[in-house]
Amino acid sequence: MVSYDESCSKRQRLLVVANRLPVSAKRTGENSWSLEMSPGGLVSGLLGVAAEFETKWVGWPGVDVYDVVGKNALSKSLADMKCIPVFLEEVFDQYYNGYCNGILWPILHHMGLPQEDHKDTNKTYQTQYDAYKKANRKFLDVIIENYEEGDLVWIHDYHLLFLPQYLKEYNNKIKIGWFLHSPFPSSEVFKTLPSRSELLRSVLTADLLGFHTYDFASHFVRTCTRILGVEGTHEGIVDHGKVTRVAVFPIGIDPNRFLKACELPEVRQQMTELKQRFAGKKVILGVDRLDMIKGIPQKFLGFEKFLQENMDWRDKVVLVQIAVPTRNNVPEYQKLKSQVHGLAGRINGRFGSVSSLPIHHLDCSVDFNFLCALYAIADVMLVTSLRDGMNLVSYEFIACQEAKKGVLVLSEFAGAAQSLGAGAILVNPWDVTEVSSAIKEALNMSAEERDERHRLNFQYVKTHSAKKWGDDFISELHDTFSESDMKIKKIPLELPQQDVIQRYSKSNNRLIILGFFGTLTEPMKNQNEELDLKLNPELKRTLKALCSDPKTTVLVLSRSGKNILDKIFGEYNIWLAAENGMFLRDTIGEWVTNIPENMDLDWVDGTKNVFKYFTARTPRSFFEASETSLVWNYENADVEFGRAQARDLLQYLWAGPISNASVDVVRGNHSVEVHAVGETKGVAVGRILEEIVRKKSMTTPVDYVFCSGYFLEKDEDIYTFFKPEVKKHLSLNVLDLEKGNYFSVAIGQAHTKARYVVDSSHDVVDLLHKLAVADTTTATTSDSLSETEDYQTRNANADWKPWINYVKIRELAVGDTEPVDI
Ligand SMILES: O=P(O)(O)OC[C@H]1O[C@H](O[C@H]2O[C@H](CO)[C@@H](O)[C@H](O)[C@H]2O)[C@H](O)[C@@H](O)[C@@H]1O
Ligand SMILES: O=c1ccn([C@@H]2O[C@H](COP(=O)(O)OP(=O)(O)O)[C@@H](O)[C@H]2O)c(=O)[nH]1
Repeated sequence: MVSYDESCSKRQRLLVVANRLPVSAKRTGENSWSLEMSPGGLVSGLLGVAAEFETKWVGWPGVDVYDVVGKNALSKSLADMKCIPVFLEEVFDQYYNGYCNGILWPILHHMGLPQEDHKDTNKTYQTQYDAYKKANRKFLDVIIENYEEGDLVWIHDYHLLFLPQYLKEYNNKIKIGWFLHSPFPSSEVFKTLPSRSELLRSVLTADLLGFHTYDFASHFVRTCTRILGVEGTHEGIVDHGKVTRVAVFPIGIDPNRFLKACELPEVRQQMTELKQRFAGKKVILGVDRLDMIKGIPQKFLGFEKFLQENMDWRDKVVLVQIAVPTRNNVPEYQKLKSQVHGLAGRINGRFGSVSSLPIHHLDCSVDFNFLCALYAIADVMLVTSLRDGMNLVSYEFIACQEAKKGVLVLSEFAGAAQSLGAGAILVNPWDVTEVSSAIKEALNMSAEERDERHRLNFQYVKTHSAKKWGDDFISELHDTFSESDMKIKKIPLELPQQDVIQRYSKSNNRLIILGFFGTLTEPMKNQNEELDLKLNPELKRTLKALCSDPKTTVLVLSRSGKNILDKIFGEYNIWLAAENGMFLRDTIGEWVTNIPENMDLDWVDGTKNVFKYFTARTPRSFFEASETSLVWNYENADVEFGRAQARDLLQYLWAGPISNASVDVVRGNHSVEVHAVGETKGVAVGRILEEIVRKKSMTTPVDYVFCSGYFLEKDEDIYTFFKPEVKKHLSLNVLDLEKGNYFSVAIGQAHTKARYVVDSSHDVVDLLHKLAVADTTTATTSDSLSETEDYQTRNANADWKPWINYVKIRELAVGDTEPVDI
């Protein structure tokens, strides 16, 4: 393996990984192969990627090879082209023809999932999915063999959705970019895919994700937010603090390659021949892989209508359609071929004559020079894709039209419509009449208008080259990686479970502070009423054990009201702080009230009505009401609808019940809370602590604190309260956490003041189990005994006041609220 320093002095290495290598192999002997360029826009685009990288290609060589002699010989030939083959062997059919092009491709292009073939039990969704994963692993193996530290890995397309995850599992430091050449569908369509979540999660492990257009990128982000529940931001996707950058990089071509080709004598000769061949006729050109997405039948129908309605054009126009064979072993493609042949035959039969046929349909690929000649002599280029990632054929046509300035008729559903829309005539390919009219408009367009349209498009094609696309992507990948490096450092640490448990065992006076909602509650499925809130059943015995341990005090500090906490924790020997500390009790005592006299609660009824109104209109949302606060929660509702409703709800509140009230409004991730201006958890906890110490007549300071919850941002001051370096306004020295026995643990928060983060409440529940059974015999007591004496002496004359007397009422100006994010 080459060291990083060594590799820095060289050109940046780039591993381009795509299903298809830029060259496809044909066997010419036992150990000899011929190589020719692979068809398709992905290859064309990548050929133009900057030469400043030391690029190696990893991909399938276009053939199945099983014998070692053949594999070695091919690998050698490919090495000269900087290509490294991935031999897919037995998985190829179910991977490529099956999962990639029979399942993913139609989904990505809004064509829906095909029915499973129930007769063929050897080829099911599952078998194809398994083959897909195996194929991705084969790519992984080849990359591992060739990876050098510092390499950038740029993965391409829907064939390799698992590769980012596999690679990161192998080495989390590998810099990975992934680019999708096809469109990304609406979330409603993607949702139908059985393995949708796994696939999305894998792609999100990459550092940078690229799409051709803003539409595709936003479909992707939306799909992730809806299916995975992650957060979509202007940067991309944020999940547990990990940011996966999502950005738009429209691909281009290498325009000079086409400009130069058009000057070649061979191409000029071909142009002359073609002009003679079609003398007296306008040429409409179509160049597409014979793929359903390209809308060839729709193109033929539009052309048929044009001929039908424009008799005078019938023998003056010809449609030359190059239908490049593709994915021949996928049943849908076979059907398409006969459909297209049928249509071409019908139209030629209707409008042709002995000497002329309106459609010249070729089922073959053509060589590059001939393709350029065709592009150059065409009067109109007709692209009717039903959906297309970009469609580079449109770009190539423009590059070859410097002399002729022909017209591009372009489907509005091709990515290229976003970039060439100004110069092209855009059509909806499903609308046969519109296609027919566009053909007419293009054929009749004045020279001036053609000139102007061509100028606009040519300018774009020249400046937005494949080189620029590649450079932009790679430079963003560099930036993304260093940014995400910095961000990862800010992410809270993983909870060191063993340390938490060991320190717990060794301490003598522990305090466990827990949030309630989302921390101790049973994960909810169908929550409509606050009354439905239940304690996670897995916690019952654990909590009993913890609460009955004389060395442990458990406090639940919640926004919930007294009734709920009473109902749920009545049977435990536990401390409860309701409404963020407005009320406190231990379960054997009475509630101590802390609502200041003259507190303005006039807003409560009106707010309740607004919450009721929105709850009724937002399926699966609910609200909790207590004496001083109300929370509307939409975490079980459709996320986007919930967010939109939350915005409206806030407008209603500000315009009505809270317009003149002294309240704090807090917008949580999936909730809106309105509560009387009071204290945050961090402020309340000091007083609660003193009250606990007093009531329990503690003789030793609290020497261990574990604090965890799903707290609102404003309440996160509870996490910092216990930090030894934070000055506390306590009248007593009730804490002794100098030895680092303090664990603040946020649940699933990307950005938090807590020192540690866990993924979900399950982790907290799990840890509490472990604390409950922790072996306390290992605790050393001699030190703490002497500390206890000190503590008692220090506090002998302390002025003990009940917690209720410590409450200060925070004064807020009328209408003063927490900043809300809308
Ligand atoms: O490799 P194949 O199965 O033979 O298919 C050829 C390529 O088709 C798709 O191309 C896409 O990429 C183009 C460049 O970004 C874009 O202009 C076009 O709209 C897309 O359809 C496919 O995404 C590639 O992986 C294939 O290699
Ligand atoms: O006989 C042919 C005709 C065209 N092409 C190339 O195939 C690519 C098609 O790319 P596009 O983005 O239009 O669509 P895709 O086929 O990738 O979906 C273009 O670069 C064409 O030059 C080809 O390789 N052989």
